[in-house]
Amino acid sequence: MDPLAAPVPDIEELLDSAHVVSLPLATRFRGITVREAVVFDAPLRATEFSPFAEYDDAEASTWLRAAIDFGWAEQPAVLRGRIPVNATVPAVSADDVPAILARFPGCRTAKVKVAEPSQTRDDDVARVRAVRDVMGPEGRIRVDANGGWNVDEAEHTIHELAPFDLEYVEQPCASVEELGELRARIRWMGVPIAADESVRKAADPLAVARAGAADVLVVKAQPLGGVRRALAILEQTGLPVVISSALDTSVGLAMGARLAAAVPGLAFDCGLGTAALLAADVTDDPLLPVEGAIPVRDVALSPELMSRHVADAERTAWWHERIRRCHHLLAR
Ligand SMILES: O=C(O)CCC(=O)C1=CC=C[C@@H](O)[C@@H]1C(=O)O
Ligand SMILES: [Mg+2]
Repeated sequence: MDPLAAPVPDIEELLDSAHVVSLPLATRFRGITVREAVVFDAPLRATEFSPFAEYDDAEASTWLRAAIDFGWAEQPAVLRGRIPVNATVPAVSADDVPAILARFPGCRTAKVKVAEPSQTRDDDVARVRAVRDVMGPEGRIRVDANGGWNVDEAEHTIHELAPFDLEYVEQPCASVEELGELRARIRWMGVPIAADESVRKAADPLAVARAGAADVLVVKAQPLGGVRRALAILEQTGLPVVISSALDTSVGLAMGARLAAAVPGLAFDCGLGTAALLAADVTDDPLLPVEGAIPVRDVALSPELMSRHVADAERTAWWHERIRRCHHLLAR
């Protein structure tokens, strides 16, 4: 029996407490303009299940485990009440950068998306330059390629971006082997490598650390099965971590903040400011960044907002079926 596995509630209880919402984004992100999510009015606190639509059931069931853990189980003690967060800059044109950054008041760090398939290296350089112009020399800039480069492209592009002073490069290449090779090649540039997909989509989330292929781990609560499981995993690595989200509603962000609050020695600003990229949320009091941080607290669901943004019947049925299948995998 896994001591970190919260008892799985009955499917009826789960579906009775589920609200499927479809939230408009303020700006296109990851190719989507609407974020679908399920929020549950669970016994201990509101919780969220929001794997992206393309994830298969095996992967999504880990996200459901996280939702259940947060809503139905006691959570670890918190070590801090506010979590410093980064601004998240989607792959927008350089002209749009100031308006994006303005949504993240007080954030001293920005994460900039790069390697968007439809764009060029010049687009990336222009976007990062625009971020540096707004943030000034003191700002911290990290970039996230979502595994979009091969080793040569990564080496070349990081070399071009290095003058903008990068805090780290997140998932420059897709595989652990490529990350390891790149890390050896660019060591002289002094730009650290962070692993994201190599943690959250891997069968073994610590394999990338053991391979010596990353300097920093990006850790998300939902894909690792919840706050308590993520904490147990990251206790086994000596690497610094960045707690991030997946464009969650404020409910999922509360889960991420709870994880970040329990991590000893949090060295980096966290990717939990993304409520600022939503044009609507499920609470009247969203976890928006204020003075560069979000608070660690539970979120009260707004029945009015959930009904205003309720997903249509077809999408609701799709999510209910997905929950049933994932529940079946967990209850086995
Ligand atoms: O880390 C952040 O600043 C925000 C979260 C974020 O960038 C992501 C959210 C959701 C899906 C991912 O493609 C993406 C990421 O790769 O980190
Ligand atoms: Mg990432």
